[in-house]
Amino acid sequence: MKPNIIISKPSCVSKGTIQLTGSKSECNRALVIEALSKGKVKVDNVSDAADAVLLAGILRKPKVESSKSEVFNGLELTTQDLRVVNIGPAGTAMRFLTAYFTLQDEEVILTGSERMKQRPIGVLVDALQVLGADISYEENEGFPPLKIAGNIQQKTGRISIKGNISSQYITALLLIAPNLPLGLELEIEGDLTSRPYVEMTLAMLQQAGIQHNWADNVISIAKQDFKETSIWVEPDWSAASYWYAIAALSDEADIFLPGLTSYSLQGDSVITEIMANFGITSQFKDGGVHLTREPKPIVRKIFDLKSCPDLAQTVIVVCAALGHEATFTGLETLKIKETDRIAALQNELAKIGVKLIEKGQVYKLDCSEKQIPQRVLFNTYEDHRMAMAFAPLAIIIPEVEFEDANVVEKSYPAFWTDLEKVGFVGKMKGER
Ligand SMILES: O=C(O)C1=C[C@@H](OP(=O)(O)O)[C@@H](O)[C@H](O)C1
Ligand SMILES: C=C(OP(=O)(O)O)C(=O)O
Repeated sequence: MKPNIIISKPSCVSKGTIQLTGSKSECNRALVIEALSKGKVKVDNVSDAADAVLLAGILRKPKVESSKSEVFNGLELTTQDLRVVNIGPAGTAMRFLTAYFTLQDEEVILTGSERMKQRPIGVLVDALQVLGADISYEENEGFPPLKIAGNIQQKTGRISIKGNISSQYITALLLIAPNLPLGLELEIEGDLTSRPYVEMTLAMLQQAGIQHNWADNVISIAKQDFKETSIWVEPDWSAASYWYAIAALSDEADIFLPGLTSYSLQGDSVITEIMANFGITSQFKDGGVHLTREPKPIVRKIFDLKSCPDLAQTVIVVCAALGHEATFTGLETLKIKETDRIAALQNELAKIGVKLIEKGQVYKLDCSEKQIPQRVLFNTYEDHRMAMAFAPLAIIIPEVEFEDANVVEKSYPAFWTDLEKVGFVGKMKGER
């Protein structure tokens, strides 16, 4: 029951107002903070992103007994009251909950989708075990599902963790730090990937009254209390990136995204700077951002996306569509996201004759054989961003079909209906 969608765009002018849902990243952090603060901190503007809705359901009703239907993929419950929490494809939530459950007064099995069972979590589990947590692997060493005993007996306040696999491990530890009896001194070894997400975590903890110190590669948070406050979740800048891509591929654009500010906590707001290279102006006024396009030659040839990995598909597809043979760095983490995003990009870009060539840690687009078909089916690999990053191509390809329309729900459920607001036409194709 995964219907496809076919979209087209009869006009190359894109004008309209799009109210984006709340940031998945901010919302997931706010929900964990709300739970750890025992309700002192409240969340305003909870995101519609399916990952955030799922996390809210788990954290806001923590003590529901497990039922047979929650048993996932043949996992047998060993005791009657062992709760099985299935987080589906939500990577951020999986990592945050792994740390969160070490503090709770219950033993759980934390599992997820088939893909989740291939997304590494060993670096975080090792760090939590050094802190004193009792966590074991139910299937494969280093991967979910996990059995987490709760009631951590903290043995040390100082640990170190690799920074180059996923920043989500670091955020998971920082979020529980104020509740750890000995607090936390976290040393980040080597390079830190996705750094703005760590900064977002610290800024949101600060909004909740939690002080930190970040000196060189050590972040310290003492045991401390949350304050009574509410946290406002901003609209999602990663979702905004698809509107920038639409503007960049349109002949004329005038798109208003209410609620977005130039001083966002989200690193993906850097899309304003990236897309300035493609002639998109971002004007912050009327309580949001107005995007307009002026054609201009694209000069920038190298894009480093290490701080904003979720923008990679958007930017690479725009370059491919415009035949701009750019080079990309900082894509190392893309292979362990919702799908192997490098392989998925290579497969789908091949459908318009574009190659994404891997040379060590550098990726280069070859558009020499680019061709625009009359119609194309893009596969989506259970990855919301594959669907949303390729959708703007309907401006230059007469008919574009996407596998599994509902894939966008993970972060942006209204995506297809929002497209209609700027003149796309969408048609669901019968259930398969
Ligand atoms: O902390 C977060 O909210 C996120 C961090 C990033 O992951 P990595 O740190 O694994 O790159 C990003 O890709 C993900 O969508 C959300
Ligand atoms: C990588 C992503 O999400 P997660 O890691 O939370 O599954 C994403 O939204 O692009």
